[in-house]
Amino acid sequence: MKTLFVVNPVAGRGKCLKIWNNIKYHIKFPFDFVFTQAPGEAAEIAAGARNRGFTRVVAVGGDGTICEVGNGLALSDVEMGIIPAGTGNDFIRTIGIPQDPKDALAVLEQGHTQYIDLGRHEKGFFINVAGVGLDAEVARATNEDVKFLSGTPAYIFALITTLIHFSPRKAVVEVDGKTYHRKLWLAAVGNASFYGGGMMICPDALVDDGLLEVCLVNDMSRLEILRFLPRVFSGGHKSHPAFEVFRGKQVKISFEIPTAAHADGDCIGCTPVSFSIMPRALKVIGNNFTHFRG
Ligand SMILES: Nc1ncnc2c1ncn2[C@@H]1O[C@H](COP(=O)(O)OP(=O)(O)OP(=O)(O)O)[C@@H](O)[C@H]1O
Repeated sequence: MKTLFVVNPVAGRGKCLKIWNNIKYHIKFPFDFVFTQAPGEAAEIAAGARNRGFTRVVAVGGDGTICEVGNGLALSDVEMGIIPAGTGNDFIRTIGIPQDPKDALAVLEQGHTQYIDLGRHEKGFFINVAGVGLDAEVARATNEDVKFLSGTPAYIFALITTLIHFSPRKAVVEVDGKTYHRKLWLAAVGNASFYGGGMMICPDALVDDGLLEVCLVNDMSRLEILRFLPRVFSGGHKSHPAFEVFRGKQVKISFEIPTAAHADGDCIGCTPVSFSIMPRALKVIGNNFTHFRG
């Protein structure tokens, strides 16, 4: 097996480089490695690795790096491994990879591989969750407007400022041809369950069921939203009356005014947007794929 590690030195706010410099001495099989130099490059490197005869590409970084490597390997037989070294590290929660990098390295040797689904949007694939509305506006604000803060404070600042000007909007959500008219804070479309550093927004999404889980957060007061959000970490929001779930293969979402959309936390433009599922699109090394809830 020929293995390439793709290391994003800036992931985890630079923590990734320290993790790599430590972990590389514990790797007991032959490998090559490469550092990414710019956003988006991990996808090109992973795609190139396919042509250079690598049979395994390991993403060393966070969910952004994993998503890029996944895009580069999609629809091939090259396996993707993961050493978590990002900020949120959400995807590994779904496939049972431990947060500790040395334990994750052991999974590369002892875990098993499985084909998983990928979500698809107009510009590529997503591995975790895409969506429209409040969460996408918060992601956009965090990336573009809140440059003077980083980490959780940046996210909280962006959330509070977004909550001031964002309000629930009339939306039309179409799932496999059935149309739902709603007034929404957000619509999340999950291939997997987690985003935002452990928020289980799509609690019952499974990465190998050939379906997207569409979770709608319907109109409620701002105060109730602030009460609702912490419950998303435990999945306790499932029973909230404003929370609604559908499953399907094709999803179209439009809002009455153009509203930001994201895929795996990266902005992908504004509504209207379409998502679909690409079954068994990526071969991944993990521990316990479908039923792990970290
Ligand atoms: N050399 C580089 N310079 C700047 N940005 C880079 C470089 N290499 C990769 N990137 C970008 O860094 C971004 C962040 O990486 P990643 O998502 O892996 O880490 P994170 O944000 O800390 O973790 P998480 O997404 O799990 O919270 C990615 O969107 C990627 O495109």
